[in-house]
Amino acid sequence: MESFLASRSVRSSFAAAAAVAGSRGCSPRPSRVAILGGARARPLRAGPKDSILEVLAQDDMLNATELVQWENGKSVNDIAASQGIRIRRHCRPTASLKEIEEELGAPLNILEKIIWDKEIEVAEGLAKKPLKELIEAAAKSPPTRDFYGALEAAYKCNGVPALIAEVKKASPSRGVLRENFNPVEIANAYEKNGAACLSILTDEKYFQGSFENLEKVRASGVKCPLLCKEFVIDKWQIYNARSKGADAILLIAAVLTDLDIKYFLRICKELGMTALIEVHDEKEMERVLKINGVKLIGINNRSLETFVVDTSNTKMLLEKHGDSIREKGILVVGESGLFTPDDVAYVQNAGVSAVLVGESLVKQEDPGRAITGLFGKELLH
Ligand SMILES: O=P(O)(O)OC[C@@H](O)[C@@H](O)c1c[nH]c2ccccc12
Repeated sequence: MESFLASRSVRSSFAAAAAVAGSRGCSPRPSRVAILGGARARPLRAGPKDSILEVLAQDDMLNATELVQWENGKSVNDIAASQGIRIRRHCRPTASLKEIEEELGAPLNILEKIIWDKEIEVAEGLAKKPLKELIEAAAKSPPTRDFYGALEAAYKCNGVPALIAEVKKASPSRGVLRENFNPVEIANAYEKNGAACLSILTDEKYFQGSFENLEKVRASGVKCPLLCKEFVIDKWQIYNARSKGADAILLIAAVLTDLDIKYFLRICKELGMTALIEVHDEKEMERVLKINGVKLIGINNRSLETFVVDTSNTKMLLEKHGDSIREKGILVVGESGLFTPDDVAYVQNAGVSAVLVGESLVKQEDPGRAITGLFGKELLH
């Protein structure tokens, strides 16, 4: 049985408060009574305005065993590690990098570095825009478009994997991919040339993306459903993405505990958003397949820890788990490192129904025409 303390959503939601209160720990602990009380007092569905405790309390995964474990006093990073998660959190959004490194050492890899920065960014975002404001803004934004449905329909229509085309200016592994970068022009070209959905990178520091790009693309009249490509560690980011027009959000299993994924899936459901759950290895795939409500899994061929790209990763994971994926009706997206019709055919034969492609499209003079080159044929809507 997994531990309730595994919840970094709890951790992340309380981290800012803990930091403000001067706590150095990663595990601020709301009282057990509060949670049980919430569970008893409100057995019905939580609305978007319910508090984190009330929402969590209604999760059917919460039971006495989990609470007991929660009170064991294990650190959240220990719990994450017990699920095979290597990325640690510093949980000190107001500390300096020096102080953080004194405590934890330098980040172990680029993904951990990104997440450490993200913890600070989210705390700053929260201070500027309280969650309540974002929940209200999200409720007012135009309804979501069906990301999953668009992929399914495009796959049926074209007989090749549906395309999620990525609006990506740069990456830590490849540097700047396109100097003259106009996100709206690229998005329109992708849509005109048969992309089923678009992925908009919003991380500024490492990918030179922005939420402004997401908003601009949404406002430009593009009809494709939009994925907000972020490093999500806190629900605040999901409401933020929705308020800026996202229809789907990426959840990376390498940085989120099982309970985080469950909780975030629940928020997505309430907001009408699709969650694309990204896995890279066997352990992550096993964890994600045990979670109810997962409909869309992305297999990243690129390790976010080492940047090594290997398309046989998709094949290997689907050989092992394809049957259970099909049984559950989960749609699989092949992600990263796809450049030629052969690459696309390779992951299609492995069992994917969609592909997520950035570099090979965005690097070409005409990213729209590049789609035909990538698939070896024109895509229709
Ligand atoms: O540019 P590529 O190799 O076609 O990859 C696109 C996409 O898969 C990649 O950008 C990506 C996949 N998962 C991520 C998580 C965070 C940032 C970026 C990514």
